[in-house]
Amino acid sequence: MSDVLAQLQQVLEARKAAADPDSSYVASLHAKGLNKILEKVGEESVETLLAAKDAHTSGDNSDLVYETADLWFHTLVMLSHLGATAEDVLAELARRFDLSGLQEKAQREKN
Ligand SMILES: N=c1c2ncn([C@@H]3O[C@H](COP(=O)(O)OP(=O)(O)OP(=O)(O)O)[C@@H](O)[C@H]3O)c2ncn1[C@@H]1O[C@H](COP(=O)(O)O)[C@@H](O)[C@H]1O
Repeated sequence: MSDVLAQLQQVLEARKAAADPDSSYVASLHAKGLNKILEKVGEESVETLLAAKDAHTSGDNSDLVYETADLWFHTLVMLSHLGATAEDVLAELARRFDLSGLQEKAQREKN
């Protein structure tokens, strides 16, 4: 797993286990619960889509990268809240390395 993701994962798990919601944003999300976390993921998804449209027009990807980081971060908090990890997602992506997206779709449609 990338060092950045591994480090962030560690911090997220520590905050979930022990941090004070008054001093930790991650702990405050866990304290507010799944619906609040999902609301943030939805919000950050929309902000990422809007940033992608702007990037397409302007040719400047800086806001898109910033918003995608917010989206990734909030999806990691969502996974952590439910007991899953970034490592689980990376393992799923790794599993798909030798399978084209079109092959995978054809397999799904056969089943
Ligand atoms: N990567 C992040 C990160 N990215 C975004 N954010 C926060 O996510 C929020 C983004 O949402 P908004 O802009 O919608 O903020 P808002 O309007 O204040 O949010 P709401 O009131 O709507 O909930 C901001 O408060 C950002 O600071 C993050 N907060 C924390 N981290 C990482 O998580 C670690 C632990 O953070 P704490 O739990 O705060 O110590 C940090 O050291 C960082 O590594």
